[in-house]
Amino acid sequence: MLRPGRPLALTQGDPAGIGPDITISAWLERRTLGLQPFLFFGDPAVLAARAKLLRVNVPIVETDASEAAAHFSKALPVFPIPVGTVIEPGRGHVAGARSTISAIETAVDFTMRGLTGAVVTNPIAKSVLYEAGFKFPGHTEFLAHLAEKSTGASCLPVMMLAGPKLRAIPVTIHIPLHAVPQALSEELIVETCLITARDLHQRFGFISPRLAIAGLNPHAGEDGAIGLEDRDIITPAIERLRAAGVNAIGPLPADTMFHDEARARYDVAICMYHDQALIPAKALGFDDSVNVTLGLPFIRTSPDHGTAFSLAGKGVARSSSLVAALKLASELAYHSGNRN
Ligand SMILES: NC(=O)C1=CN([C@@H]2O[C@H](COP(=O)(O)OP(=O)(O)OC[C@H]3O[C@@H](n4cnc5c(N)ncnc54)[C@H](O)[C@@H]3O)[C@@H](O)[C@H]2O)C=CC1
Ligand SMILES: NCC(=O)COP(=O)(O)O
Repeated sequence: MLRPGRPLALTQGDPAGIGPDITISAWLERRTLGLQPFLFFGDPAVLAARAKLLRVNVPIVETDASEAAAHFSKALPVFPIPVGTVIEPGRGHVAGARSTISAIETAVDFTMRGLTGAVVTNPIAKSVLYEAGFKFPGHTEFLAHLAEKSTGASCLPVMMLAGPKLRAIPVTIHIPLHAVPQALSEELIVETCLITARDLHQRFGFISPRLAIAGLNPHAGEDGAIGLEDRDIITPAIERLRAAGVNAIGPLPADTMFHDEARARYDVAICMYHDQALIPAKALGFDDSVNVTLGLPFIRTSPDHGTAFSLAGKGVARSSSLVAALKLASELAYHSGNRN
């Protein structure tokens, strides 16, 4: 359903990171970039202090979702969520963690209620949130928890890094490398690929998305001589996916599936662990890739990078990945019939 004037919900992320910097920069470029209006969920005082540090003039208006789009051309609209402590850019503040989490919860709540069209998250410092008792490895898992709370249905979130040259998905996400073989199962691979195929079809418009599935071990296990997971877990999962009509190939040796010619053969690479997916994604498109969560009942995108504490307040953080995340969120919401 199309609803006039619905803004994107943009969360503050860590107030001491580059989230405020790149938000200000995106807002300043809103006209040239043709950005859909967004509503910032965070502390107006943090934004104002960062604008002062960056020596830019940014009018800020405290407002809500219904008025944000009307303000957007003249002021940066903020739904206020006070941090409750003075923020020194570049230094993690555990005292601010509650407000960082609250901004995410509120943005999701607004989007689930149809007040905002999609959630776009600025980066969080995971270690700061862990120190404050946050029980989720990252946004991805927390957003799935919020979705489950809201709908009552279980939710497997799928992380996808999407850039002009590569889409890549890690089947296991934020777990130690030594825990990966134990965590991998035929079921998890099949579920992840089914969600991927469905969302690439329904949200991204692919008729029959081509999935290239990586092996876990060197040379995809070399017929079991260099590890058994490729033969005993990944191959049966691919057979089940093909039987279910999914266009899937693999297991492919991971070292030879990311060069130009290989990438032309698929629409998305399904990888077995975090770095297997994120190293090629960031090597091929650090400045313009977007982190998208598939499998949620709402749209969520994010820049592909982290808090970059050492750049906060310096005027050197590039906003290109956030801009790509805002644009992709608009497109996906539009395709879902879910935008202004
Ligand atoms: N979606 C999220 O919330 C994410 C959060 N993180 C968190 O961010 C924190 C820092 O992580 P790192 O591994 O250091 O990654 P990072 O992405 O913050 O920084 C890596 C390198 O890229 C540079 N960089 C990052 N973004 C940039 C930008 N927009 N413009 C110019 N240069 C940029 C940084 O200065 C640094 O040299 C960690 O706490 C991590 O958990 C990391 C990735 C995603
Ligand atoms: N390395 C990607 C990353 O950490 C993003 O995680 P999330 O916070 O989007 O779950």
